Amino acid sequence: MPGTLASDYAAWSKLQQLYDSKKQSLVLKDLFAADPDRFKKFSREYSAPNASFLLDFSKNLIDEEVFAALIQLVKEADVEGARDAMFRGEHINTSEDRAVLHIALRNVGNTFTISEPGVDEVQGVLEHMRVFSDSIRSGEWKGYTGKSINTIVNIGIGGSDLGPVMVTEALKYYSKRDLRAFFVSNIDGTHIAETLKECDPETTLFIIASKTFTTQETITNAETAKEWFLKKAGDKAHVAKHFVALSTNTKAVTAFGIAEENMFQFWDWVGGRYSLWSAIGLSIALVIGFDNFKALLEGAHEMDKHFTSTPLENNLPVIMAALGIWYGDFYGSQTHVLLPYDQYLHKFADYFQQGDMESNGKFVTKAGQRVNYQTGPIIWGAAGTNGQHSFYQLLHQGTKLIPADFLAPANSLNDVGGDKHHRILLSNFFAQPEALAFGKNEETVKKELGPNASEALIKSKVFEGNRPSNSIMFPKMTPSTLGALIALYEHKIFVQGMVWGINSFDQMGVELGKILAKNILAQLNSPEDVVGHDSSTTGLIHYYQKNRA
Ligand SMILES: O=P(O)(O)OC[C@H]1O[C@H](O)[C@@H](O)[C@@H](O)[C@@H]1O
Repeated sequence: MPGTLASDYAAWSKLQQLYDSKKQSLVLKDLFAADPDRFKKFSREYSAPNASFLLDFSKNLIDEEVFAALIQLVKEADVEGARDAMFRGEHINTSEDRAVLHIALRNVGNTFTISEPGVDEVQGVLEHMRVFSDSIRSGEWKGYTGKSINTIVNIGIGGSDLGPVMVTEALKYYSKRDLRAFFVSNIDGTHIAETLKECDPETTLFIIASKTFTTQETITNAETAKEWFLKKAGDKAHVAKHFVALSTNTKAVTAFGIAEENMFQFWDWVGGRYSLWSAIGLSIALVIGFDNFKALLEGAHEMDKHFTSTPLENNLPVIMAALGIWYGDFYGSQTHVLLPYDQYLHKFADYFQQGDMESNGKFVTKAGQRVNYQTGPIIWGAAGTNGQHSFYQLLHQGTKLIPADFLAPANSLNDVGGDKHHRILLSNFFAQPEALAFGKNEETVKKELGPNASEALIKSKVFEGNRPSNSIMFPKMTPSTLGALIALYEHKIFVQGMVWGINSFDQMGVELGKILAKNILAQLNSPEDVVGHDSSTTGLIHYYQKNRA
């Protein structure tokens, strides 16, 4: 509710009181020993027609009373009211006066009734994407010399890059192998230069992905790509065969030289970090085929139905959000780590860095009050088991409490040596949360090391345990399962944002740096132009000016 700080809710005070009184007794080892039904109580199976998974949240520092208070907090914050408002198309993004309707992009069978301009155009754009992706994939679409397209280059950044990158990696198994896909995002000329070295202008399609079509990185990279293309192709008329745009800004797209019929439209109610379901997903449809893209949307839609119709205590995004609040706001943890034991999900954490941190990295409420509690966590992570050989040391024995989500498929899509690899992978997936939760006490270490071990050595081998995690397991990675998992996290972010009272759907924090960079760009030519900065910034720019070739 605008005007309400999360800390004003009665359930918040109750949680503080529970934390203070129970902190010492919320010990996983004891909680499991005391209750043989703990797993049953604190796990839920999600089962939709096209995707299923298990969420085990029993290894969290909660008991039934804490869990009930967490759910009560979500209730008191009227997250359900906010959720229904979002699904109706109300302008819940108040600072930008916009609806938040990524759910309308995957509203299969029109389950939700939404009246917002543009929503009735969704099907038409999907059909455009289907026809176009089919014609590229079949080889029917020809480049300017009559050859088919065998390379696509998505040029976009932030939400116009991370979703397509993550999903095309996650669903690589389903990809068309003879269509190579590159993603260029960075303004660093190296990114486009190295990509162009891999491309043949006769067989390459450039997809310029930008909601606003004003983003400096994307437009600069797109212009560079166009120049490179025209150097070879000559005639500007050939651009139509090799450049398409994904955007809300028709005027800027046509000014760039891309014809309207080669533009895939979306709408201002699609947030950048929620846009992979929109035309921004064109590269996904090209790589995995439109039917698979549709299955991705369907998987997400089923999760939308779950989110809108399941009681809070069984509502998976709500449960995950509430647990995150417990750690961030009461235990004081600063970060949350995503650990998929699935190589295909190696970009999952990168994707949700934007998804979560750009949504909930905010210190004022919708009503403009400064919060007196923690909001969005720092999201990070890596695919298992690689992380185990790098940062897990800190997870197990460091001084910080880092709640973790472990994710894994029961079956690998790749049969390598029978299921030898997968069994080893999964044994690690099962072992790590167990080690984090239960650790290894001094007594056990002593027994292992024998009577001559030094005190220091013994201490160094102790694992305190009691480090919380969720485990998510699904049968195998499919487009609809991935859709459900992404939507699960999207709604988790929503629930947290609503409890904290912030606007999860604007991104004012990205603006200041952009403005300063524009100003500095105009001053880079000579030292005399460098005015209006602190001595550090001035010194850095002067160093650059002295040292540039
Ligand atoms: O698609 P665009 O308009 O190029 O924006 C790309 C990115 O720009 C900014 O960093 C933010 O607004 C992001 O949310 C957005 O994803």
